[in-house]
Amino acid sequence: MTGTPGAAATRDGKAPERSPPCSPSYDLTGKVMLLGDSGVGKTCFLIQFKDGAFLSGTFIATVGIDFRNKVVTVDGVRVKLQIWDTAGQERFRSVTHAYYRDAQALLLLYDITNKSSFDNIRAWLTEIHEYAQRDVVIMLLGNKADVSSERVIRSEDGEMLAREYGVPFMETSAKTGMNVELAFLAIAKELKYRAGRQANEPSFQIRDYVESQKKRPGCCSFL
Ligand SMILES: Nc1nc2c(ncn2[C@@H]2O[C@H](COP(=O)(O)OP(=O)(O)OP(=O)(O)O)[C@@H](O)[C@H]2O)c(=O)[nH]1
Repeated sequence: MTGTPGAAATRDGKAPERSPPCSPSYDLTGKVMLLGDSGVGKTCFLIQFKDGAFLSGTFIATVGIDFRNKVVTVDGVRVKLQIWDTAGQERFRSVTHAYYRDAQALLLLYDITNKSSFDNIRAWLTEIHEYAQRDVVIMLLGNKADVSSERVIRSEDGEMLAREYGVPFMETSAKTGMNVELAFLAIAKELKYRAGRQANEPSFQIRDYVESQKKRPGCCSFL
């Protein structure tokens, strides 16, 4: 038998149609890390974004680090987000430090019903400045905004802290989905803007974008 493998003609003598070469299903990639104390809701936040589901019930702390990919489209550009869910427990801290270096964005969560998780945000920011890239995008998120009856951190306190550090801020709920997708879309938009900044492209301000788009607890059907 002669011929080139894969080059056989069909029964009508025409050459078979070739599959188009594999093209990636995205235009840009970005590495995002979820950070914050144990129990603030990082894993639930990621699952809500990835699968649109909320895992309630027994809390199983993350061991080490894990990641999921999700492609989002912003302004016609497909951005593949590689999202790393880190363990909040102190004993895993040295493991997660190694992953900061090439992260482009960090979502830093506290729990609005847990004061120490908010008080620890300054320590997290110190750690971030030590281990992450200088131009890393940071967003502060006050999670569990659905549990208003147990709230101990006011929204204004989160806003003030975020302003002090010059980072965007919003309250979120991994349970209802409030502002979860927005957090990732804002990051994707910022990464897209940074990657393809053209001379005539209007500038993108992530803080303004978040302020204009975010839902506030109690304002809508999320809660
Ligand atoms: N009501 C409410 N509960 C939440 C929310 N997010 C997470 N939880 C609950 O909080 C607990 C901890 O959530 P996780 O997502 O596992 O927390 P984590 O930050 O990943 O914790 P570590 O893996 O130890 O770092 C679980 O019992 C969740 O069901 C939320 O937005 N609202």
